[in-house]
Amino acid sequence: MWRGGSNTRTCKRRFFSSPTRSRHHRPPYMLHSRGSQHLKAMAEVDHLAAERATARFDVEEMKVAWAGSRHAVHVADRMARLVASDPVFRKDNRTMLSRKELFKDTLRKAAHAWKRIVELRLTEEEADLLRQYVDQPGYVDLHWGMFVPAIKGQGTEEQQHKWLPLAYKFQIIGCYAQTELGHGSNVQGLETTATFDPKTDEFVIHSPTLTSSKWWPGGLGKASTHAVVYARLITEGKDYGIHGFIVQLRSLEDHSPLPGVTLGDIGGKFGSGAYNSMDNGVLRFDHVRIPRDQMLMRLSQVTREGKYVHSNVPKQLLYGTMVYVRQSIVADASKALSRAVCIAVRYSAVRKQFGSQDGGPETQVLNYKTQQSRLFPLLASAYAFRFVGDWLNWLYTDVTQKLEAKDFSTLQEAHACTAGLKAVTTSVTADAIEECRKLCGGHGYLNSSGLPELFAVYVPACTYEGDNVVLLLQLASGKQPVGTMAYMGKVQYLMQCKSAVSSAEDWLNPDAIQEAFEARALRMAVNCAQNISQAASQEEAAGFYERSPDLLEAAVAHIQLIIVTKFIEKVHQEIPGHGVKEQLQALCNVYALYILHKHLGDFLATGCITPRQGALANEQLGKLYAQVRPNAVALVDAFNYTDHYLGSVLGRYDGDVYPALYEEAWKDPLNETVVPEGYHEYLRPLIKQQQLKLSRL
Ligand SMILES: CCCCCCCCCCCCCCCCCC(=O)SCCNC(=O)CCNC(=O)[C@H](O)C(C)(C)COP(=O)(O)OP(=O)(O)OC[C@H]1O[C@@H](n2cnc3c(N)ncnc32)[C@H](O)[C@@H]1OP(=O)(O)O
Ligand SMILES: Cc1cc2nc3c(=O)[nH]c(=O)nc-3n(C[C@H](O)[C@H](O)[C@H](O)COP(=O)(O)OP(=O)(O)OC[C@H]3O[C@@H](n4cnc5c(N)ncnc54)[C@H](O)[C@@H]3O)c2cc1C
Repeated sequence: MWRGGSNTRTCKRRFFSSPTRSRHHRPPYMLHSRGSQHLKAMAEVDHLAAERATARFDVEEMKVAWAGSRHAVHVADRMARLVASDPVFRKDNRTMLSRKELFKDTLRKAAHAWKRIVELRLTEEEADLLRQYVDQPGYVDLHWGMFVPAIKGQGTEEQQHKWLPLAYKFQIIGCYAQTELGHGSNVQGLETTATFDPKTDEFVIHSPTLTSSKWWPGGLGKASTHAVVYARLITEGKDYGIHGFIVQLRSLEDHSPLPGVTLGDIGGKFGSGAYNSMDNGVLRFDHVRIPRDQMLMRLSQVTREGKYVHSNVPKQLLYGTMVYVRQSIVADASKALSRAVCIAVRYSAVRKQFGSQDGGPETQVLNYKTQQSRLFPLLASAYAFRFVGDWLNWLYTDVTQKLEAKDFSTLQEAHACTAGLKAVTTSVTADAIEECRKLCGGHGYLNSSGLPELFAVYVPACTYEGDNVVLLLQLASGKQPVGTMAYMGKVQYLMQCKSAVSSAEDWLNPDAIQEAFEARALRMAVNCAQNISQAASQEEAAGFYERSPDLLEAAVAHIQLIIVTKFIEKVHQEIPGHGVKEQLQALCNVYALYILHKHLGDFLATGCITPRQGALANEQLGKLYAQVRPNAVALVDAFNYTDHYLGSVLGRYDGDVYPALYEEAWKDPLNETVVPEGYHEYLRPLIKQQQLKLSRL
């Protein structure tokens, strides 16, 4: 083991013999009739069958628990297969396309997806799923995900009536233009102006400085015809702050920018393929005029005379679109995390290293305790995020209904939960995808593993829709103990309670877990409050600024408590299917005890548990990993992902990894010729020069 790296001694050269000439650019064994028969025979074998046989629960019922209902499993299955079987939605060559080719491919896929949606008369639910399985970021994400919701949330009924049908039928394509070159997090600091001109009953949209250029909006660079633009509203000489305006950017005839509009793409982004399919854009206005009724007027209005009138609703509703998108980002976190975990679990069951020096079978890497202790908490987190995402979606729907009835009491709670959960779940998921890459060893670094692209696509989620640190600080500034903060009402008890855990098994009691997490979150919050008041004898804001690193940690503790609580609540529900509830119970315990182990310092420093109780939690965690082990492959099968959606040779359902890896390598454009381009210009002269030098010696 101490030799490190892979086990070279037992590794046998199977397929690799370097071809001297590439015939049809196919792998050498494919050119051989025996080779292709061999491949066919191997493809029929389920290399993971033995793993699937050890599962102690009903996988079909777990699929229902994961998806939320039998109907959801059925619809997702149909849409995933529809996409997987359509050659237009092919994506295995994505990382080899140039930026231009990739963008065109995205336009093609989006148009084809729309065609299929119309032809098949898909419902909204089906259409959303179809787009998800197409699995390529593009302008449609912003059109449906932000442009339409912004008009719905901030437009009057009349405005909705005018604009939404156009957007629903793709007669216009919209994006969400908020962020500027100089300001993203500080929305109140945006510089674009919308000045009302009472003479013409128009707003004049203008970019007064370089830093006021809109910068980042997805879909803006090349595709959108319209945008919801956020700008400072100025009327009667007064600045009324940030408001939303619908602005046409491009001609509906030939797509050219309208007069006064300068726009383009902001350039290549992190990773090959990945988010480069998206045309994030730059936009400047030179005194562009729009009719007054293109200001989104649900929250406030400007009259014909130029009077500013604010409706009797909280101004924070302006941020409603961001709340909506943040809750959907939490749901997406479990999808991205479960994809990475599915790849890593299946591959870890296939991959063997060490364990035999005499030609006998080697050990599946999934059997190494270190592999389990890195991988199973991620598996548990995928399930945890799935359930907290469902709950957040419920909360969002509930708040929306209340807002419609003019009840604004839960708005702050919705903001805090969406901001905090978005921050924690995206940060954990981004790190976890990278961990899954490492868990797959060298092959995880290949594009064909799917993991590099998944990481590159996912990691900006830590920044877009609110930088995670900025969002956690928002949560930390919340004041009232309502909803998920209600446990703070038990302050006297939670400040002095002591954990009763005296054996490893005691940590299986959900009440013991819940109490420890509540006490830790509350004590960290109280400590912060005390430190803030000590740090700032005169002003609270100064203390907040001074202690903000501690506040971040307290905010994370609060969010982890919510995730644990929602998982425990889920497991308390009626869950049908042989062994399903037991598996979820085990995963819930893995999630909670893993967090406890990882943040042991918090639990000890706040005196919520003793060092011995911390050690017992870790002991129990080891036992839980052993319980998860025989079920691991079946637990990722329950995500019900097609090989197309997973997009990974390592995560194939049949586990037939090696022929797939081998075949994939030959598809690389570098292998199109045996002798590479550049050989005659650079390699041959170099070699010849050296040969000449040597011959002179
Ligand atoms: C392998 C292939 C895989 C393929 C996958 C394919 C799928 C890929 C799909 C990709 C799609 C990606 C889409 C990406 C979209 C990104 C779009 C953006 O980023 S858009 C741009 C996103 N940009 C951002 O996210 C910017 C982040 N910045 C902000 O959100 C804000 O400026 C702020 C919150 C930080 C500060 O706010 P500010 O007003 O300056 O200052 P104060 O602090 O003084 O707050 C005042 C009061 O308001 C309250 N309140 C605040 N917010 C909310 C709220 N939402 N609600 C309710 N209330 C809220 C607050 O509590 C306070 O209340 P109180 O105490 O007075 O009672
Ligand atoms: C892929 C991608 C897609 C995007 N799509 C869109 C879109 O469609 N529409 C749109 O309008 N925008 C979009 N954005 C912009 C995005 O919303 C912003 O980048 C995001 O809100 C972060 O703002 P920022 O870039 O100004 O970061 P900054 O605020 O400049 O952050 C820089 C650093 O400063 C720190 N920081 C900032 N403020 C504070 C504070 N108060 N306290 C402590 N630390 C702080 C941050 O933590 C970070 O470390 C997109 C961005 C990306 C990356």
